[in-house]
Amino acid sequence: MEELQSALEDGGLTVTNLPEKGRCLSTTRDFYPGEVIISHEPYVCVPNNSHSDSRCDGCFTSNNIKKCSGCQVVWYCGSTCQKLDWKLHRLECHALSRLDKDRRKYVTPSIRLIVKLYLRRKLQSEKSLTIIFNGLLGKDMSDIDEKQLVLYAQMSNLVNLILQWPEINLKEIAENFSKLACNAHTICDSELRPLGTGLYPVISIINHSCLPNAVLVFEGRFAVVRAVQHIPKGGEVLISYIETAGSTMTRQKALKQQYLFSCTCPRCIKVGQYDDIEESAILEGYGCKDDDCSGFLLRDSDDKGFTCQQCGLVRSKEEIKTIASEIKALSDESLNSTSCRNQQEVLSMYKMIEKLQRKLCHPFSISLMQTREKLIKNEGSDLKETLLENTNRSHSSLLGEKGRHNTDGAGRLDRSSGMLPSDHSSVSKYVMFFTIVFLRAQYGGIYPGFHPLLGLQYYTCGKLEWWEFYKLYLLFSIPCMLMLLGDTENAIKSLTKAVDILRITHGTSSLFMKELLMKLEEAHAEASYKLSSIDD
Ligand SMILES: C[S@@+](CC[C@H](N)C(=O)[O-])C[C@H]1O[C@@H](n2cnc3c(N)ncnc32)[C@H](O)[C@@H]1O
Repeated sequence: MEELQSALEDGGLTVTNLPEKGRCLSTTRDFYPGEVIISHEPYVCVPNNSHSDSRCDGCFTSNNIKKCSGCQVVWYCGSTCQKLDWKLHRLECHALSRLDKDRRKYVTPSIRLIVKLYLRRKLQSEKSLTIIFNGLLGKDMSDIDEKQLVLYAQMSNLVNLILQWPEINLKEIAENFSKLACNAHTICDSELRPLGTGLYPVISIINHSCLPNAVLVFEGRFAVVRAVQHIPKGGEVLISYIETAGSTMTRQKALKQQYLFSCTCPRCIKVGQYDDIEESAILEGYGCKDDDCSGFLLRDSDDKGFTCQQCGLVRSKEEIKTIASEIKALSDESLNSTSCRNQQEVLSMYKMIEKLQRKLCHPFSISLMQTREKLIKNEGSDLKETLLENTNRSHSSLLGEKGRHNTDGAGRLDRSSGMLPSDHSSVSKYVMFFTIVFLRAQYGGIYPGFHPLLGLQYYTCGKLEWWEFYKLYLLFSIPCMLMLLGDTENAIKSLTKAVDILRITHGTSSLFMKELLMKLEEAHAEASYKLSSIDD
């Protein structure tokens, strides 16, 4: 433990105790935006493997993976990852192989995480981390509801069957499941797509704020915490445990449910004040009857309707109730049917939900944005990939040699160069969706300061604006260069904003960031190429 404390102190950190929060990570020197505060390997981690999506236990890739021939549960991409993992997997492999085939189906990532935790502790390579894990806060078992307790009991039973250690009891295993629920982290890729779950005992000491001064991102399996604000010497390092785009009530509910505390951060203590009420009404409330008005609605004192705070128009409670119940029915249906219906049916359901939400919700409402994100994901996943891939390819070819890009005699881009996906008519729709999503993100401090989601939304927007440029380019050719310049400039603006944010949250050395910086450079080069073409 002393070893760890002195390592932390060398890095400008210390662990202190606060009566209302328990342990917290504080600084012994100043940290500035973009600076790495701490980075750690996981004590144990597992990919979020499922029937349809399996990943390598070492690097989390889903490419070219094969099942371990011993246990038939764990996947690897090759001998490098398998060898690196062998010291721990040797024990796990032996334990899992004892299970009969039917039971192996129930070995979920959470079960594996606990099994690996016990096995890692048995190896006892880092005693200090074990001590930290033992000291982590978890839910008091008496606070856990009955359904969850039954689930923990079943899961503990399976862990017990796998390990077959006489010295552990089911209660202790269940307590560890509850500790993991409060302390494990979802491992994500650079674009914040979840890949797995890991336990990082030192990083777990960091407490929560809805206005955090630091952010946790992952570089492979490494957890990296970077400052997103200046943290003065003696300040507490704070990250957000939850999605911060939510009303105070929603955030408090999520924190209470999973982490059992009431947040008293500067955003939460504003509860009940006018700006907090306005923020909640925008994020989770209703929109004005007048499509051209972007005012937010508040409940009337007689509880008969909701009045727009900008133009005074009133919406009746009945009308709101009717649309809300139509949305609920459709949402329930779409939830139950994603696995059994075909993609077109699910898609048209999301489209109907989006249409109704547009009628009901404020234009910046979270549920509306979530539906649009689902629509983009479902309708656009293939198309978006093609779009972005083609954007990369076409940009390199265009910039290969100034003035000698693939054009036909009329200056049009050569279609045979594979630049355009067949369905480019959908592009404007995606640009529009993303623009709205990113506008929402910009709105009044939902993602204040340097938030990775905001940076990523600017990045997507920039890529799509860049693509839009090519569509116009194809339609209008060289004489309209001036008009096209506008699109590249918009793309440059969005990509620059993405770089400004993501260099703070993600650093600049990852492949992801290098690609982004390269795209920005290419967009700049393209803009000056177009300017020089206009001059000519
Ligand atoms: C990941 S742990 C953080 C470290 C914890 N303080 C400890 O001593 O182990 C999460 C738990 O810390 C406490 N916590 C985190 N942030 C808090 C906050 N802003 N206010 C009060 N308690 C907080 C809650 O008990 C929560 O379940």
